[in-house]
Amino acid sequence: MTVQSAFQQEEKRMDDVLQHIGNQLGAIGPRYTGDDFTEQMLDLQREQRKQRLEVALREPYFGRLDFQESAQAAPSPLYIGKAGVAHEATNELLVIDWRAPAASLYYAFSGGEAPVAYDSPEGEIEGIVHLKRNLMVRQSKLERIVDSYVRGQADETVTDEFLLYRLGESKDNKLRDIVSTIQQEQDLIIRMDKNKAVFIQGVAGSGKTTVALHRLAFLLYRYAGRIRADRMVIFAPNRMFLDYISGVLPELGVGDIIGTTYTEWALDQLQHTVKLDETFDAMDYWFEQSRTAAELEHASGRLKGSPSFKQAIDGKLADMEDKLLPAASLELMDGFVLQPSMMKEWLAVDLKDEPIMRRRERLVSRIKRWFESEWKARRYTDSKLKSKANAKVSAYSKKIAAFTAPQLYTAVLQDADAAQSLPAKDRAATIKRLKSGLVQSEDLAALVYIHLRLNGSEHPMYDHIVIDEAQDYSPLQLESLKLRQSQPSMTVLGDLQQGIHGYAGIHSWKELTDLFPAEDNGYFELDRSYRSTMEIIDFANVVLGSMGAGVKPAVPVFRSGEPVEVEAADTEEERLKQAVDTVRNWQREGTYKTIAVLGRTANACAILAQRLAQEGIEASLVERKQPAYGGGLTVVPVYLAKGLEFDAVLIADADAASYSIYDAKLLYVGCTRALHKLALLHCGPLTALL
Ligand SMILES: Nc1ncnc2c1ncn2[C@@H]1O[C@H](COP(=O)(O)OP(=O)(O)OP(=O)(O)O)[C@@H](O)[C@H]1O
Repeated sequence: MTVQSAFQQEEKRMDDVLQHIGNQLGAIGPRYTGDDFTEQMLDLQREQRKQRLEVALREPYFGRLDFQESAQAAPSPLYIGKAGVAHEATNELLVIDWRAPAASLYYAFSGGEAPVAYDSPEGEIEGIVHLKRNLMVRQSKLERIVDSYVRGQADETVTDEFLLYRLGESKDNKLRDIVSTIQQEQDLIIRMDKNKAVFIQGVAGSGKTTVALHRLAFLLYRYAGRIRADRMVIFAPNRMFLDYISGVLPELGVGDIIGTTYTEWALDQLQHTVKLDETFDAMDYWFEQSRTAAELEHASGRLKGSPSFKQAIDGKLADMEDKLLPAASLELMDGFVLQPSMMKEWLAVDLKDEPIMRRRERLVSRIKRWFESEWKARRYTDSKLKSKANAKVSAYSKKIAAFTAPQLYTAVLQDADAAQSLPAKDRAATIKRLKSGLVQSEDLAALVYIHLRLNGSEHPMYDHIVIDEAQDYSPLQLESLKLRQSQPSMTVLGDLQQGIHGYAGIHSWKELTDLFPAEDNGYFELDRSYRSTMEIIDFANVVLGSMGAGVKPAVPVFRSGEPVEVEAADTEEERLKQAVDTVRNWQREGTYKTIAVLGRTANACAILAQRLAQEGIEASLVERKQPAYGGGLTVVPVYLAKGLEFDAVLIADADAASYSIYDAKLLYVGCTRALHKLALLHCGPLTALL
């Protein structure tokens, strides 16, 4: 068949499918506005279906796989889309959902004539692939078809043409879904079982964030009815990043998943009983000037998040638990006595799975109940005697140890033996702050961990937790999150090579993977980078090389672009002028939707933004705590650009003074934000990292 007639056939089929989708949308009635709960639930389901159909109407499918099951005489085409669509009368599947078992073949198939198989609820299904076709659809219109595999043709491997086409496009200010081009190594992670802690170490641009979001959509499909979106949570580094990724899940038909930062979440868990000390800003301290490796190693955040610090906390919690059992008996009258041995039994048997303070509360009410029933059993009637005895019960109960999280944390910090790794001055300063109800973000993990161990949470357990940029998390932060799950179900992703918050985060994945039993653990590495051109990745790999042994270079997809430009300026004035000229030229070219000028510090960015404004160039300056980033031209401190991406990036101060040998990770982050174009300027010697 010629390409032309194949295209026409596909167009015809698509028109037919669109007709069905349109019919189904038309059949959904108006919204229910009454008070009946069942009707409200049905309305919600209809609304969700409507949203799925609307997505399908724009782009009903993106792929076709002709698969011949072993028992079949001929292949059948499977059309794969973001949402499954069935024929309204016959129920025949017109489009299968990308998350369905059969669709996994589409992603896993890498060519060759040998039989392939996929796992289905009915067992393994084996067969032969005849055709893998990509269909490019925009606004319900078929624009292009690309056959990446045709059985019997000379080239037996699946080609990357469609992927390269997608990667070459310009991006706007939001991350988008990749269902049509998910790669085999990514699909494997997306489809992992739910009850695992899946760790992903991936180079910059390898699709970690994207994969994690697709995994959430997959889990909701695979475990439908058993897990809920509103019991899933994504931890991201800041609000701006949450806004940046906010488009992906709705596009995949998923709503209601909670997005938060660890700090926000922790303050919430602590019911805002403590406040962040605004006079200290970790970013200011660590990024507004160069810090050394030694400073990093001894940072108090590292120590406060370490397993040995957790041990100190656990020790104090255990002491406290011991104190739950009063040493003395409760003597009410002659022969009317509650012995500690009895309470010990209650604590050991009935109350043993409760959080510590709940056990205390339950113990106190149990003592009261014991008193009431004994009083009755003994047929006492003297009310004066009863109120006297009651007072004794209350006084006795009050003596049973009770602690809040800040109190117990203070006790840990006061105990030089327990918190030995933490220097005395840090301990004293933390205790002082706690007295006025203030904390730094590095204290939050300990406080939440203690709080949850003491009180539990009144909210339901999480069905799944995603932690993005997890290299910036401490073991204790993960321990605190584990307390909100009955069994581990997490996707934890990051890149140690981008670990710019090493003053608080991990230096090796083992620090986190060790927190889970080996059988609950999955560890994956993603080495292929999809974001940037080969030229940019090769350039960024030079920076990586300067990090010393053990780093893994990113492997580019074969997408060639323009060379990376490095320009020197003789004076600061000239450097600013070159920055303005570069941006102006890029804007004139008109090919880039998003451009970023990256400065090493907030201060450097303010100067750049001011200069651009003076030259009549409109740019938005990104600052900490910014809720969103709007696309277009942005000036942003390099440490805030982590996780984001831009068509073109200008690193405006790549000189030795701005990027010392300790700043390799920062520069690596900066270089790897660019999709298509990267340029660097420097005044004075170029950074030694290059
Ligand atoms: N299979 C794919 N098909 C098309 N595009 C992809 C694919 N995988 C990743 N990408 C694109 O690569 C870019 C990087 O993805 P993403 O931001 O998820 O990577 P990351 O590993 O989290 O990056 P970083 O660590 O640098 O923040 C995005 O534009 C994403 O759409």
